[in-house]
Parts: sequence; structure tokens; C-alpha cells
Amino acid sequence: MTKSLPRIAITAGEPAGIGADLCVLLAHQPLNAEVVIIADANMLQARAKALDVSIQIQEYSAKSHTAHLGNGSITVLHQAINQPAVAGQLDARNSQYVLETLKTAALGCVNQAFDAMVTAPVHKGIINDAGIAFSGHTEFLAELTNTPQVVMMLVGSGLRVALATTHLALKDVPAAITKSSLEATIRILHHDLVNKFGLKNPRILVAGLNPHAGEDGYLGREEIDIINPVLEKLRTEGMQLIGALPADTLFAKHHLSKADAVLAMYHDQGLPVLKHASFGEGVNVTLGLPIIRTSVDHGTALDLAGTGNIEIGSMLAAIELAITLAHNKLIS
Ligand SMILES: NC(=O)c1ccc[n+]([C@@H]2O[C@H](COP(=O)([O-])OP(=O)(O)OC[C@H]3O[C@@H](n4cnc5c(N)ncnc54)[C@H](O)[C@@H]3O)[C@@H](O)[C@H]2O)c1
Ligand SMILES: N[C@H](C(=O)O)[C@H](O)COP(=O)(O)O
Repeated sequence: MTKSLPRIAITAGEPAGIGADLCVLLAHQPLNAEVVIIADANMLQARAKALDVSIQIQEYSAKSHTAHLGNGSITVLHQAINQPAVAGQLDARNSQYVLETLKTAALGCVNQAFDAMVTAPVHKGIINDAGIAFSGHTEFLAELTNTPQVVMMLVGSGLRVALATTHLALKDVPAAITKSSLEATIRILHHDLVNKFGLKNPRILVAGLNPHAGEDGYLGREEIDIINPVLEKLRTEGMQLIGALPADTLFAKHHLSKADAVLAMYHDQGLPVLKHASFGEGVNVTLGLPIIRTSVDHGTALDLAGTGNIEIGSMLAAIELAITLAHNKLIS
């Protein structure tokens, strides 16, 4: 059979979390793609048994092309786990396995064996407990693909929220927002909104860092010294940048209705708003990478692993966006 559908690699994430459950449930969801799940096949079969879901596992072969029909069959690229997974119980001895699944997916995208990768959640803490410095897929994939800067953007309920800084302690945020890093972030965001999301001249709302965007310097100077000069420079190139706006009112309807995306200065300035609007159906997409990567908007939910009491909407939305971006890439 010749290839006609995008081939999407899905990493199952932390084996004690709900990533395995999501992969099992995908077996019964038809998708307009070939799907290759990168995980330990025995672990998936054990989780299917715990969930009382019937699945048939087909071994991945690069040469054969099989549409994901949702008939209970899943294609798995087996990667051996270190220790048997117990739902809800983290084990640092499996952290290296988790990272190997990410490497396999990402390098497969680089080599064009896969058209995109979609990641189920990993647990950042347990990977660090294993002695491996890890702050998130976003940073890991940037390093793996030698990409100097990437941008995290979450999409859901008609909102697009990108971040100027990602997984960083709050005390380190101000120093990380420099003129050059902010300019690079906006350039990546603008470029990918045009080239990957098909927006001709995207309008971007940019948040200030300080309360009330610094109140003319009385509540902080980052807007005056860094953010506004960068916006002014990029506006001279024709970019439609609105701000720096006070973050507390930036998400009001009258602002959002005039914009295609928001750039927040830090993780918990932007993501609570987006997750309030769309948790369980949102998608995390990494901009600026040489490969397509999307992800769920939620974490490992250790409390729910193996219970069957989970929502699959964010995983389906992440796969749909990966398929769309893969198609957009093919026709660009
Ligand atoms: N894409 C990722 O890899 C990703 C994303 C977010 C968080 N995380 C990581 O996950 C771990 C746990 O994070 P957390 O506890 O802050 O967030 P979480 O998303 O795992 O859980 C927050 C709440 O939402 C519930 N929940 C999450 N996903 C659900 C689903 N699909 N269906 C139903 N309920 C769901 C959980 O039970 C919990 O009550 C942390 O290590 C965090 O860094 C990873
Ligand atoms: N910041 C993300 C979120 O809150 O959904 C999450 O931690 C995942 O990030 P990575 O995709 O970098 O792992």
C-alpha cells in the first residue's frame, strides 16, 4: 500500500500516568492518519486489561502503511520499559525509557519516518529524581534538535496563548526576558502563525510583565525598558503587535476579539486563562522546531491512571492539530 495519510508518532509518556490509558482508548477512535504508538507493548496490553478494553497490537513496520481505523487495533513501535509499570506509582527507573520514546519520535520526525509527533504527558519531577535535568518536552526537543529558541503555545476554545518564558521559577522570569529573547520569541510566533496556521497578518496581543503593565514605571520598568522597545522595532516591519497591555484585562472579550494570539510573559500568566477556558480539549504546540510536535493540555493525572475515568478530548485535539499541521506542511 502506498502512503496517503500522515503518519503520526505518539509517545505514551509517563507509564504510571494516564498516557498509557489514552493510547489504549485511541484503539477505538478512528483517525484520518497512520498512528504509531511508541511505548512498551506489554505495558500497553497490561493497561488495556486493567481498563477492560480489548486491543490488538500490531508491530510497527516502516514499510507498511495502515490507516488507524479505530477497530481496536493499534500499531506499536515497541520500546522496552525498565520496570513493570504500576498505574499511579512513579518509578524513577523508568525515566530513561520515557526519554527514549521521545528521542525515537523526534528523530523519526527529523528523518521523515513520521510526519509529526504527539506527546502524552510526562512527569517532570520523576525524571529529575532519576538524576536527569529535565524541565519539559519543549526544552528537551529544542535541545535534541539543536534549535536555539522555541515557543510554547497552547490552543483551545478559540484562544491561542504563547509564552515568552516556559518552565522557569518565577524569580528567574524577569532576567530571562531580554530584548533579544523577546524579539526572537515574537518572530517565531509570528512566523509560525503565518506559515503553519495560515494567518496572513496575525494580530498579537502582548502582555506586560508587571501589574498594570508597570503603571508608567511606578510598578516595574520591564515594559518601558524591554517590552515596548521590542514591539516598536517589530512594528516597523509591519507586524501587528498590540501592547504591552496589562495582563489582568488583556483577556477581556473586547481585546481578544481583535487578536489572533496572545503572548504572555510567563507560564502562569497565560495558561490558567487558557486552561480555564478549554482544559481537557486544549492542545500544546511547540513553535519554532524543525518538526511538528503537539501535546495534550494536561498532566499525568496519577490519581486517575488505570481507572478509566479520564477525558480523551485533549489527546484527540492534539492529534487533529498534528494532522492539520502535517497537511499544511505538505502543501506549503
Ligand atoms: N504535556 C505534558 O507532559 C504535561 C502537561 C502538564 C503537566 N505535566 C506534568 O504532569 C504532572 C502532574 O501535573 P498536575 O497534577 O499539575 O496536572 P494534571 O493535569 O496531571 O492534573 C490536574 C487535575 O486534572 C485532572 N486531569 C488531568 N488530565 C485529565 C484527563 N485527561 N481527564 C480527566 N481529568 C484529568 C487530574 O486528575 C487532576 O485533578 C507534573 O509532573 C506536570 O509537570 C505534563
Ligand atoms: N506547560 C505545559 C502545560 O502546562 O500544559 C506542560 O508542562 C507541558 O510542557 P511540555 O510540553 O514542555 O512538556
